[in-house]
Parts: sequence; C-alpha cells; structure tokens
Amino acid sequence: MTTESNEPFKTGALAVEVRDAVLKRGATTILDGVSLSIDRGQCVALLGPNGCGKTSLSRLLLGQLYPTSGRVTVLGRTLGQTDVRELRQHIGVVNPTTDSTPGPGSFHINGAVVDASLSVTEAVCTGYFATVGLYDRPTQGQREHARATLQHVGLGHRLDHRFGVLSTGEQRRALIARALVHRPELLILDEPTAGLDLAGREQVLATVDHILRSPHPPAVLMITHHVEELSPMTAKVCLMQKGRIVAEGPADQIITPESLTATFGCKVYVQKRHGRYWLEVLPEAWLDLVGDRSANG
Ligand SMILES: Nc1ncnc2c1ncn2[C@@H]1O[C@H](COP(=O)(O)OP(=O)(O)OP(=O)(O)O)[C@@H](O)[C@H]1O
Repeated sequence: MTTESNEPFKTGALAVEVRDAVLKRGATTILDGVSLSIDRGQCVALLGPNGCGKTSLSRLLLGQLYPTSGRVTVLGRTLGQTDVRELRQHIGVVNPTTDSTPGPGSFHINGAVVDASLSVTEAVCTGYFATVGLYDRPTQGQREHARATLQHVGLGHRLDHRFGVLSTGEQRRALIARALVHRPELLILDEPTAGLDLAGREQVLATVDHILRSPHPPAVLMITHHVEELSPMTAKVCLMQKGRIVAEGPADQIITPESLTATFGCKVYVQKRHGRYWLEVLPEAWLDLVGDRSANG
C-alpha cells in the first residue's frame, strides 16, 4: 500500500453479511449455523462466554478461516471468490489476546505486534504496510495522517516517544490508531481492553466511542465478555453461546438479566446508568458456580 488509504469498496449497504456459517475442525463444530449482518458505519457488539466462538467468527471475517459451509461476505466480497489479501487491506484489527505473530508468507493484520523500538508515530505507520517493523518509507502525507490519528485517540502528546515506553493502555490506543490509519471500512476489536487497568480500559472505551461518533466511522465489531464495555453508540448486540448466535437486537432488548444469566451461566442482575450497562453478581450465585465445598469436605 502506498497511499494514505485504499480506494473504498463501494458495494452495498452491508459491511458484513454472514449466512448460516458452519465451521468444523475435525469432530469439533466451532460455529454452528451463524448468521450476522453489520451495516456500514454501524457498531455491533458480540458478547459471549469463553470458547463460544467469537474469535473464530472474527477470523472468518478476516479470511483467516473459511466456513465449512455457509457464506461470508465482507465489504461486498464473498470468501472463496475474492482476494483476501486485498480485502484485509480494508479491515483494521485490534486483537491483543490472539497470538498472531506473522510467519513467512503470512499476512499481517493483527493489532498486537509491533516493533517496540519504533516511535509511536512510526509504529502507527506500520499499519499502512501491515508489517511489524517499519521497512517501507511512509510518505509525508502518511506520517501526517498517522500523527492526526494519534491525536484522534488522545495520544497527541506521545507522538515521538518510543512505543515500548508507553503504558499498556497507551499502547493499546496506539494500536487502535494503527488499525485505523489506513481508514478501514471495517474495524474488528477483539477484547481490546484485555489486561488493562480501570483507567486504561476506560481510555480505550472512550476512544472507541469517539471513533463511533466521528462523521464517517467504519463498521465496528466489538467482541467482549463485558456488557459495561458497550458504547452507547452500539446499534446491535449479538449474544453467542456454543457456536451459535442465540439472541440479537437493540441493546435494551438483549441486555437483560435472563438472557445474560442464560448465556454466561451465572446469575446476574443488570442496571443501565448513563447509557452503560452494569452487572451485579450476588454472593448466592457463587454457590451455584462452585457448590458448597465445605459440605463435601
Ligand atoms: N483448530 C481448532 N480445532 C479444534 N477446536 C478449535 C480450533 N480452534 C478453536 N477451537 C475451539 O473452538 C472454540 C471457540 O474458540 P474461540 O477462540 O473462537 O472462542 P472465543 O469465544 O473467542 O473464546 P475466548 O472468549 O476465550 O477468547 C473453543 O472451544 C476452541 O477450543
């Protein structure tokens, strides 16, 4: 890539359209008839417990995995009928929990690995070339856009610092800038707050909210376990369980004590305050989760 951004794919109103996707590995069914749509510019949250298939679904969207059956269309391009390397140039990814260190001949689209000795601006510029180090020379326009993107995520005071000296939260926001720098049409955030402390998490969430409120946001797939991480700008919530999407709709309809208790297997209460959802787990729920150990010795 040599320009600041790719020519956008101007096809259709949907950024993502997955129809009846099944993904099997050996005897394991990882995705079991998943359908999902995301409008262009829309934020959809994918919530579900560990191991329910969230990351596998995101890897389908990235063309890293192919469905065993079903159809996956991203930005108007259908997997199996398109050059996924070209498609990936239009997608930004932040997936800090996934070890996707690129190997020889692999694509590099992860948001987690970047050469820590680079300046923050250079680290963001690697997003133009989908590389870990900065092996290509960014144009002046690209550098300026990288710096503007860093301002956008609240790191304007860190432009020339070494990436490695940033706090984990700042690094995460720099990686969001890196995922945004080539102006993707789809942004996949796979547990973007994993491992962050309270302030770091809130900084990332504020950054995501800020992106969603910008005039021309990308479509965003926010993958998380935590309802409190949903932006008030979230248009649709999908609950996932055992490889299936078991409920989807506006957040107020989906984020209910009943649905979350069923999905996460833990009795919860939900409150909505200031546009955000908060869960409460009473100590009684612990008994359901671990049983009365003292009674069993
Ligand atoms: N290549 C594979 N072969 C067999 N099983 C696999 C393979 N890849 C993933 N799985 C299984 O598929 C399930 C879904 O994994 P996935 O990483 O998509 O879940 P997830 O919802 O993202 O989980 P987490 O929230 O813990 O990140 C898991 O049980 C996982 O062990």
